[in-house]
Amino acid sequence: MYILAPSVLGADFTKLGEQIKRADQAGAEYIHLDVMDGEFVPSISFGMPVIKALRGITKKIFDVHLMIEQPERYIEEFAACGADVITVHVESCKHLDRVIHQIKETGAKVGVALNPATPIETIIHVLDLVDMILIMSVNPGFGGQSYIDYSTEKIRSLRNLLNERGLKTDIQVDGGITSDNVNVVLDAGANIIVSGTGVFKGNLEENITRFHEIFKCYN
Ligand SMILES: O=C(CO)[C@@H](O)[C@H](O)COP(=O)(O)O
Repeated sequence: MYILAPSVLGADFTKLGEQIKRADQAGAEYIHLDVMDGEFVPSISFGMPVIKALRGITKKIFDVHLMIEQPERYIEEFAACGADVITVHVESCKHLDRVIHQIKETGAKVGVALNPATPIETIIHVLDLVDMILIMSVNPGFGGQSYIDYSTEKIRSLRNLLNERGLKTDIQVDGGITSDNVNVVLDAGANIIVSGTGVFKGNLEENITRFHEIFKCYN
């Protein structure tokens, strides 16, 4: 199944609720919420109160990407705010296996993210414990960056590895993706596409429709 996850970092924050409602009505399957702490990544975005407030305006899947140090401090709180998927970075977890189980305990789905330069070998032992692997195709911290080309090979290798193990785990890709280059990551084996600029810049409804038209060729 192919899924579009608009990253609200690309939205106009003065109209955040309205833009999320529009993304919902235009058919986006997930809403991708980037939480940044100014430590793990250079920027600071938003946290629990904002997610909790937004939870009231849409029933779409809240896909919460924690770009924070020691995410184990906040897993239960993000789940209580309405996160349906909680993704932590392999680079920010000293005890990744423990954090994966901590997320499972809350009932949320588990995502594990890799920065561009982090090899997929770092997660081979936990592949069958997670619901989703997020391949970052930009250095995390900011929207509007360019897709890093070597991410494609990483996605392809990961999909091959999952296939070899008989796993249908979701591969999410995030950073520098628009409807102009999404084919590259879909061809490589990704099935959940995060896009900020590619959804919120220009006509939101038209952008979402364009992604879904492309997805139809893969379904
Ligand atoms: O997590 C991040 C950046 O750290 C992403 O979710 C970006 O927000 C995606 O934005 P675009 O590259 O699509 O503009």
